[in-house]
Amino acid sequence: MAKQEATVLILDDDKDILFSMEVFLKRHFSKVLTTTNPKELVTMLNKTVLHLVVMDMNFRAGDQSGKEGLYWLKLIKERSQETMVVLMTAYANVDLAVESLKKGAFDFVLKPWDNDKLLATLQKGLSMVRSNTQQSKLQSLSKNGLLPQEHVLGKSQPFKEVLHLVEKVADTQANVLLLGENGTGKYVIAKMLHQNSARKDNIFVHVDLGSLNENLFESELFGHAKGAFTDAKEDSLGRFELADEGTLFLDEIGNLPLHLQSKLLTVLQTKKVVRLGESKERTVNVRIICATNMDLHLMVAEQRFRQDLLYRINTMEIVLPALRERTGDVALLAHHFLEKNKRKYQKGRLQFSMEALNAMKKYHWPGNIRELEHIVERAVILSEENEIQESDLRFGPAVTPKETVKNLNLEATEKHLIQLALKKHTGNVSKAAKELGITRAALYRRMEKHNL
Ligand SMILES: Nc1ncnc2c1ncn2[C@@H]1O[C@H](COP(=O)(O)OP(=O)(O)OP(=O)(O)O)[C@@H](O)[C@H]1O
Repeated sequence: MAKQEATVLILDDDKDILFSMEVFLKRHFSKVLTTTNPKELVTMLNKTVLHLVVMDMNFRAGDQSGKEGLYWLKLIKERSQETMVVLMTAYANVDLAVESLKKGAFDFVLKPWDNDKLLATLQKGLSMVRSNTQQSKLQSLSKNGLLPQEHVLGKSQPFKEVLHLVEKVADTQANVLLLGENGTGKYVIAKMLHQNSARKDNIFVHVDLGSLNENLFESELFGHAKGAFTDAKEDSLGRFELADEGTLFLDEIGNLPLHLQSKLLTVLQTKKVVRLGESKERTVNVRIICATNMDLHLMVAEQRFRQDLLYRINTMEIVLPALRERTGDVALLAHHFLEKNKRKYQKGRLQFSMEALNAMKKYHWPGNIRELEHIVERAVILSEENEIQESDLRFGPAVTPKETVKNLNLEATEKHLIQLALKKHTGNVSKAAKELGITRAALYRRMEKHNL
């Protein structure tokens, strides 16, 4: 039978017991550690991820109260909630068993132990470790709000070239860098790469580095131990561990501060992460896809982005064309969003007028496909006839950066400034947000508020 990937620690003051249990467990688990000294627990827990601990309840000669075992059990659970502890005692006593279970022991075995029973208990413990990890992953995912699978549409030549590259690189381990303006479909293509890879049945984790508070970057990516900082109430796995065996999509990678760029580089090189507030390494097997609308090569030249990191993440670069460079796809995409919204708003017979379609083909789409999606949705809501007219399409106003503010109403001024910033940066939300001195998320909220 293949060994199970797990680290088991046996803790007993009797060396003979350690020896015979070690020989037996080594046949079933990938790593078995032993010690007679419970004080070594602290160092071991700091250095290694212990999945299972099999531990005696009494260490001092003559003391059969089990108190010491309970003390060390408490210490293990405080430092490593994920570890399953199985206690052993020759003085089976129901009260003690119940107490240790209440204090967090996974189970209890009697000495002399029966090998089959011990193995069955440890295997149950290990599946508990795994299902707890899975549970944390699911909780993180629901917090993260993963989007459902998207339809990827496009027949134009520039988009066909993208699809060709996706097909070539999807089922490889190559790290991919997706470049393109906001709303060009970088997320959609990242998902497509994952779904066409051997990792497709495993997890796809999206981290938007653009919307993360700088103080949270590290704990979000690499996880933290309980007490690592004021709000760290319990151990938490980071996005790297969450994405183990799957794909990690690092969106807006250009926003990663320099000191974390080096940490990320180390993780990519060693394939090991260390949670904040801990010193033990955890091995991860993750495929990385990054995306940005920034010019990373320019950032390297300006020493704002590490060249070695760029070379790690851009084994393959795919540039997503702006919508104005693939006008051949505008009608296709517009019809797709029309169908979707007709169902949503129960406007079954709605169609585009010829003028509306032509206007959409001519427009320069600074916000790309996302803007098209919003404009069509708004038109569906606004239209009163069975045809969407050009006037139902609320394109961004043709403002120029030189325009002066004539209206001093605060709301109107805010809207106007946002329009100016977006126009100046041809719809690039990150740059506009930077110029306005607010975060990208804050800008999106305001754009929503002003229907932009
Ligand atoms: N090829 C496509 N076919 C259909 N819909 C698409 C396509 N590409 C993108 N979209 C839609 O356009 C919107 C924007 O796409 P996406 O979020 O992938 O862009 P992005 O480049 O990651 O944006 P940002 O840089 O702002 O995060 C999404 O609602 C997505 O569903």
